[in-house]
Amino acid sequence: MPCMDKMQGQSRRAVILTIDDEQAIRESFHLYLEDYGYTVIEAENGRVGIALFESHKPDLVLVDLRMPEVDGLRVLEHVVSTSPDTPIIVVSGTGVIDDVIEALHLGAWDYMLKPLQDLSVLLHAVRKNLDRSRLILENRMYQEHLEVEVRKRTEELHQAYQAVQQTNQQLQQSEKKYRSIFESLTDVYFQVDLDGVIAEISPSVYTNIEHQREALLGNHLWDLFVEADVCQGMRARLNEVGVVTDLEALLFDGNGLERSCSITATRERSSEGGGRIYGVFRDITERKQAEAQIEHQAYHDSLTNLPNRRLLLDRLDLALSRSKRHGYAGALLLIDLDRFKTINDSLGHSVGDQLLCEVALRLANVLREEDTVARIGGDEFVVLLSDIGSDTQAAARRAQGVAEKISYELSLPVRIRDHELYITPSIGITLFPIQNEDSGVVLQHGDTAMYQAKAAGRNAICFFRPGMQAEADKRLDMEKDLRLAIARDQLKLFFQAQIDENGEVCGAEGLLRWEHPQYGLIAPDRFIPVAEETGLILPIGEWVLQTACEYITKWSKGELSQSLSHIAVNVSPWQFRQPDFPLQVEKILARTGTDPRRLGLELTEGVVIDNVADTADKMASFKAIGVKISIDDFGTGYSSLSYLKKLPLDILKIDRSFIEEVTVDESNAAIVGTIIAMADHLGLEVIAEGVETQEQLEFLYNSGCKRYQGYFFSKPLPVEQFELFVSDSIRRRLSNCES
Ligand SMILES: Nc1nc2c(ncn2[C@@H]2O[C@@H]3COP(=O)(O)O[C@H]4[C@@H](O)[C@H](n5cnc6c(=O)[nH]c(N)nc65)O[C@@H]4COP(=O)(O)O[C@H]3[C@H]2O)c(=O)[nH]1
Repeated sequence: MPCMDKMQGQSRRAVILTIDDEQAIRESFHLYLEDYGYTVIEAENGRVGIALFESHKPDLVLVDLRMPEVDGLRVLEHVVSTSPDTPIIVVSGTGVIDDVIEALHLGAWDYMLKPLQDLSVLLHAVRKNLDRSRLILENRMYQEHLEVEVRKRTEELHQAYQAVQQTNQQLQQSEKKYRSIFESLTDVYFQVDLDGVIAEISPSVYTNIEHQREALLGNHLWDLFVEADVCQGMRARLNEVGVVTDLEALLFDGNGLERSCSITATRERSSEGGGRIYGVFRDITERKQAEAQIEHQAYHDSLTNLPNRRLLLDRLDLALSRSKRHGYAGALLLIDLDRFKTINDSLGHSVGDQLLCEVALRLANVLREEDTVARIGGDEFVVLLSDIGSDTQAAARRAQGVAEKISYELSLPVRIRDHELYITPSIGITLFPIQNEDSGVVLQHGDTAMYQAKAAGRNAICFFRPGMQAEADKRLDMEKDLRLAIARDQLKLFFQAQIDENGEVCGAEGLLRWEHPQYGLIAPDRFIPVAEETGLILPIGEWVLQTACEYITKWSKGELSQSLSHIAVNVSPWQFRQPDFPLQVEKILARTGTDPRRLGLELTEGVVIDNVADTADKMASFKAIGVKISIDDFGTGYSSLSYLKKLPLDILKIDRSFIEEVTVDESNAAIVGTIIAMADHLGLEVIAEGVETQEQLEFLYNSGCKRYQGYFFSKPLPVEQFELFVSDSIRRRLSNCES
């Protein structure tokens, strides 16, 4: 950079080029200026002067105007054109003043007239012009520096401007984004001042609690709270700790209804003492309802909506501790519906369900509000009576009264669809507190008493006695033992003869017995219900069929063949309802080589009318192979004539209960007469069951019943005795024939 060279030149000795054709002048200038610290180079004419100017780049040029070859004006033109910042002083004689003027026009910085009387004039001119040159240089440098600075600043400003523009744009975008987030929030964002005045609230407040945002702005957030204490609590907490998290509160919705909301809020204090509260809330009404429903379902029976076992035990715990504390007595009533299973099995589950709902309704109507009625199993209801007296006697009387009322209400007929149903309850009652028993024990006592009521012949009310528990335990033991009965060969099939109108054995019914090693011979009425409850009836039923078929095959070959042409066995509803039951029977027949025409199956009325189509199909497949079907206990169930006509039946067995009274009760006699006539009309055989007396037999005989079974002829007998009984009767017949 020329400027910088020149500036640096100032700190070194300045170089002065003196161009003059007069040697004396050159030398005088040289000597004089060197004394003042300048370096002087000399040129004797303009040509040499230009060359030296080019080679040495002097800081100042002193040039004579009149010189041979190349004069001072040419030197001046060269210097001005190539280095306009180099000061050039023309030194001229007084006679060439016009040249001096021209030189100044061409760019000379100064002039001096020769002869110089005082060389200090020279020194002054040199210093002055060098200073000027330096100032010009400095000024230019300063200008240049200024321009650089301005350019730099301009650039910086430009960049700053662009940055601001960009920030503005980002701000706008972020504001837009914030707006759209704010407007599409599912939760409700709110901002209120410390008094609760709403400064901002998101539009989602409408979808959440049906308030218009605009209508809320400026109003108090606190006015939305349903519970003043919850609102106070939240404000106090915000004051104390500055935050509340997931606070559940009820808020009024736009229609004045209550909605459950979860609120999270923060209080922010400003330095000036003010502040704001901001936060979000969410409508959790549906979640709360779902939770309440789940909670309800966990504690209630889904069919009747009554409390379930869990809730009952909770309430019982509460009643127990209250009664222990205050000395009140309470009672627990366990209610089981007699013959409910028959109704359910025969008329279908939907009728069964409706019946249970009706029972629930009737129970609720009988009781006080503070009593609890619960359903704890299929047809098992429990009533909890708390605080019913301060002494056991009074409590027992109250409980008995309630039980009787329940018994009465439940035994009134129930009409469901086309059916008029009659049910009776077996009720077990236990009082509490007896000792320090817990709810589980109280329930168990009630259960035991209820089983006792059932055992007492159903439709009974029975109080718990301590000794009962042992009996209940025995029943449990029986269940355990029954599982092993087949494997341990404890099941036996007894046979009871069936007699024809000539008094001859014409068949038999196989009846199950259980030879228990501890309890002796157990009758089927005691263990068949247990087998049905536990599902053991299926393997047991199969065993009965298999065993009966084995005997049929055996007897079909010997002397008993004619007398025992038909052996019937009982079939449980559970067995019969298995889809492959006919196949199972066929397999057993094949396995044992039994003639199907010798086998009879006894079904209860319930089985027959439950799912008539399926029953008819199964019966038809039995009929096709010759197996006979009889309806057992006929007259006790819900059979109707129309069903009977549709089904391929063979035999009706009149229930023992009718036969029992047939000679003393006219209505029973009429029923038996009707059944016999009806069977005759339908082309069905009839057998009377439970014939015990000569009178009964005569009545039946005279009414047209041609087959009988009962103690009058023989009890059910073990196989050996039964075979002897039949052989004897054959022998007797033969001897009668002979005589
Ligand atoms: N008081 C009296 N009773 C008489 C007289 N004649 C017969 N009985 C009894 O009446 C019942 C007739 O059998 P059910 O009605 O099929 O009633 C049977 C039947 O429903 C069921 N059962 C018996 N064996 C089986 C079986 O192998 N499978 C199934 N599923 N149930 C069976 O147990 C019930 C009771 O059987 P059991 O105790 O053997 O009782 C038998 C029999 O001993 C009489 O003159 N007077």
